[in-house]
Amino acid sequence: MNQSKEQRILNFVLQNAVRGDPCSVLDTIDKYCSQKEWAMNVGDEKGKILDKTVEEANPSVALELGTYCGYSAVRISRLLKAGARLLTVEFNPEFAAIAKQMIEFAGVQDKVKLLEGPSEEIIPQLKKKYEVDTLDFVFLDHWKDRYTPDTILLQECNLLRKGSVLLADNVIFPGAPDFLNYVRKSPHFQCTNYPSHLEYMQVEDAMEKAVFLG
Ligand SMILES: Oc1cc(-c2ccc(F)cc2)cc2cncnc12
Ligand SMILES: [Mg+2]
Repeated sequence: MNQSKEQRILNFVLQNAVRGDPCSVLDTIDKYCSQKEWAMNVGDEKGKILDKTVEEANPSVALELGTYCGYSAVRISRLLKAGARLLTVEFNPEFAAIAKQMIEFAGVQDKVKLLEGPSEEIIPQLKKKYEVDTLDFVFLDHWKDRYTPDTILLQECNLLRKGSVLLADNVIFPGAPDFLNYVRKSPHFQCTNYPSHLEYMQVEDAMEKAVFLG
């Protein structure tokens, strides 16, 4: 059976990266996806914006929506303090299986919990089933039409606290206009835009940070 692109990316990492070294896994994925096959990892340019936002938030509990191959789960979890954890949600079972192996190879599996299923089902389970009180950091990188409903759902489930940081990928390309409208018009969020480029391409993109004000 033909291998998937995601399997080819994982194989390239298993053969070329250093086991237990998250930076080497990130660099190897970026090398493959910039030289051989484009893939929707956040990439190194937007990844540096993600790094700075995570370091500033210094989260104890972080949530990622949209795991894909695990690139940003590795990127985020490598920066987490001892005892902190990342919950990452992926609805595509093939992607989840790849990401699980990627996370384990990078050696960050003790910091990351991979949850398979639709975000709208998992978010309401976070408090009781996954023992979350509130989220310190949320990375939105799944389907753009889910950004707004999931942001509303996070609030309805009392998962945000004053100062919770949301960071959204792709607000320019493919674009999340309704999300930008929602958070920028809401009195409950303080927004900042970070212009950048689509991963591995010379196409304009941006990330949006939205800090919950309570
Ligand atoms: O970063 C991303 C990029 C693209 C994408 C797709 C097609 C295209 F032509 C350009 C960009 C899709 C995404 C879906 N989910 C999360 N992140 C994504
Ligand atoms: Mg993205």
